[in-house]
Amino acid sequence: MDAQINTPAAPHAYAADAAFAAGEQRPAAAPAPFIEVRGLVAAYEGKIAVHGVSLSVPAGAHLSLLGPSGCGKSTMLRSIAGLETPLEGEIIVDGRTVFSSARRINVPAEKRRLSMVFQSYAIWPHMSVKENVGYGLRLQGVRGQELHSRVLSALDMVGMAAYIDRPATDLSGGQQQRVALARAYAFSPKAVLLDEPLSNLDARLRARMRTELKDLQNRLGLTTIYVTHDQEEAMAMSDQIIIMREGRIEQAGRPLDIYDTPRSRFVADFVGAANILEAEVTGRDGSGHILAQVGGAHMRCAPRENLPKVTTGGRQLIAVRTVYPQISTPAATPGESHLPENTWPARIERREILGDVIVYTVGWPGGSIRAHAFPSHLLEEGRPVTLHIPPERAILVAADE
Ligand SMILES: Nc1ncnc2c1ncn2[C@@H]1O[C@H](COP(=O)(O)OP(=O)(O)OP(=O)(O)O)[C@@H](O)[C@H]1O
Repeated sequence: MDAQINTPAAPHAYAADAAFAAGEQRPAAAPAPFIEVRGLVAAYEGKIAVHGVSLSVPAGAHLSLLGPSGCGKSTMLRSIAGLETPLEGEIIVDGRTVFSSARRINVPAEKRRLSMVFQSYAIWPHMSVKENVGYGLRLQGVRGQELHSRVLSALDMVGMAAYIDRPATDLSGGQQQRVALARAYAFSPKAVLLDEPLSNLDARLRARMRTELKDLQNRLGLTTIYVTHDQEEAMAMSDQIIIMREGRIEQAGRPLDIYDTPRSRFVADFVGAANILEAEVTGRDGSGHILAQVGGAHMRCAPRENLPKVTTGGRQLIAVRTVYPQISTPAATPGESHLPENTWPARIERREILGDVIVYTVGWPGGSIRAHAFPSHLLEEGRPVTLHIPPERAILVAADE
């Protein structure tokens, strides 16, 4: 019986309007930025941590800064919050310049009307939940009934109103994190800046909290910047992602556009799982497709925007997400001359059953490639199959410097 072993997903068009880091193409009617950062340079003891980064976040949007440890995400966030003083650049919040090196403006953190939530929660153990949530409001002079009702309403938002009089020490990790969020919301901030707020929670709770947090941000319509090194969290939480690397922006865009169209090997590896194929470019066809030789396989790659520079005869990397190679039976016959484009005879070399997904390693004329499949279609190792890689899933990426 013929069978398609894994289902191809529908292609996502590359959206030029997705990216909104400075220098990216922006649609004509882009919403006005609520937070804007221009040319931010920050350093610690003379060592540059952020190299002239610009970004803008429209009102009500959720942006994630994603990248490996030490890439400068927290420094960006802390600079926007006013907890670090950059060397250069401008930061504008809701039309007001809160930092400008050129104009010597540096509005203190507490006057920026931005709330920040930290990984460590910063909950004081000697205080009750009410005192923790109301602490900042008290510093602002809020007292009495107004203090009580603002604390209560913030706790209500995170489902913790019943805990108002509990000592903070009675709370679980997830509850402490909710209290930290309530404290951030109690200020009625213009935007919330979250620095790895869920990383101290176990995996299950983290997944639940990220759904809750996203719902809450949407309900409140708050502009959010979310720092994380967890790609799943960034994809789930945000409508825009900026991937940072060594203090610079590597790529910016909507989560699925970044997933489907990584521009570099770094992004292909950091977000999702990808096969990276080494190829030699052999030319272009009439429709602009790039023709490449991968081992013993001829391959066509669909053209797209922002292609890295390709020259005939040049070496090139091609990223193929592990979810996109299509395996089917019956097997194509080696030497068959009328196979559809990007289709080859192949063989299951290995299978790993991971529960939700099966990862097949498939031998094909181009070498070996990993392909995800549903557990409902088990193929034994050694089984001849047909492999198809849709040209729009063969993404030319820049090599890492
Ligand atoms: N207080 C500090 N003193 C000296 N160097 C620092 C300080 N904070 C950060 N750095 C350095 O600045 C660079 C960027 O750090 P930053 O904390 O912004 O990165 P990050 O991407 O948020 O990393 P992480 O996920 O580990 O927090 C790193 O090289 C880091 O070592």
